[in-house]
Amino acid sequence: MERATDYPPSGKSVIDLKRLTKRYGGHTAVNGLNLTIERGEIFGLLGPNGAGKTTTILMMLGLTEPTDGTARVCGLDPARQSLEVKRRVGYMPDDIGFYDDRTALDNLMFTASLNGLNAQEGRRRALELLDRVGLGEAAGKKAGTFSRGMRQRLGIADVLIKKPEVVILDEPTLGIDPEGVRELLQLIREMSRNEGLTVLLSSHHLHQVQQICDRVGLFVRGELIACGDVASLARQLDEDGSVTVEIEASCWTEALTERLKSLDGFIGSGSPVRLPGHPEEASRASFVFGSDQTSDAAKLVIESGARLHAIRRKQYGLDDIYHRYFEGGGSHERNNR
Ligand SMILES: Nc1ncnc2c1ncn2[C@@H]1O[C@H](COP(=O)(O)OP(=O)(O)OP(=O)(O)O)[C@@H](O)[C@H]1O
Repeated sequence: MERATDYPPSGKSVIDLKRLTKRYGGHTAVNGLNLTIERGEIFGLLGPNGAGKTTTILMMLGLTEPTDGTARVCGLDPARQSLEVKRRVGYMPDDIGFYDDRTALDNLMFTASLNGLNAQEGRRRALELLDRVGLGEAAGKKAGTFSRGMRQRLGIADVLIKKPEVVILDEPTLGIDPEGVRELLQLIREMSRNEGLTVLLSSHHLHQVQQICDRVGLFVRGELIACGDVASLARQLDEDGSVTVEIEASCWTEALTERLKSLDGFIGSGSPVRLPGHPEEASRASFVFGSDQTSDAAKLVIESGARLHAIRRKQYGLDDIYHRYFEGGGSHERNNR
């Protein structure tokens, strides 16, 4: 799977959040968030519903005031300079609205006029952007007839009209089919790379956004519990030094499972699961050890008379990260995975 790693780190932060906190009455929606995003970076703010992503975005835009801490966006304080921030930041909310009875071109020209472009310049830029987002042919069609995917493309053109430095997209892929998601994300990436745009996008789809994000932050219950590229998140999972060995074998016996459990440093295991359609009725099971026991485990399997089909030291992937941090609610339970 393609993942972006080539954003030019400038060492210049465009978004800088320090101990940013938002409380609604007794409920803390965002709790002491520290986050720096560099110019040109594509950052994915990931978390389940209600994690506090939208609240964080609203504070960055000056649309709601922090209870505590500070936000700096393009060097500005959104709480006090919200107009200036809005001039430099394009924001696409998750429920983006258009004038449905007006054409795509009219909608964009209207946004252009709100941003101070004259009619001629607005029309030129709107047509150029419609082409860029793949809606050139649909410029004269009413926005109300657009599919969800087309509306999101129109939304991206809409936020780019004012040539922002930063683009914030709240759940841009919501309700779009997989092919549409792929195209939309590719478009966001191209826009960022071609124009040096800084992009922050929120999502609860780790799989989707990792395709284009330089870094992701995992946000759970108002707190950033992990941050980095996918490889470094996986390393954070591995930080206790344990190693998961995955074994596929036929003629698996209870005695073999017990012998594997008696290897040095055994921490936990899952029960063998039959692999559907395997010609030799093989099963797969994972064993977690305090150090790498792959070769000793292979030896044991062969000695036991089972037929070994595959054995590997498991690399953590997105599913593991997602499961650990999201479904496990940040739990660090290791057994029975
Ligand atoms: N105006 C408000 N008044 C009271 N509570 C609020 C308000 N806005 C948000 N919350 C609460 O703050 C928490 C974070 O909400 P937020 O919308 O920021 O989460 P989110 O991660 O964006 O989730 P979603 O993907 O569902 O939008 C939730 O528990 C929500 O109910």
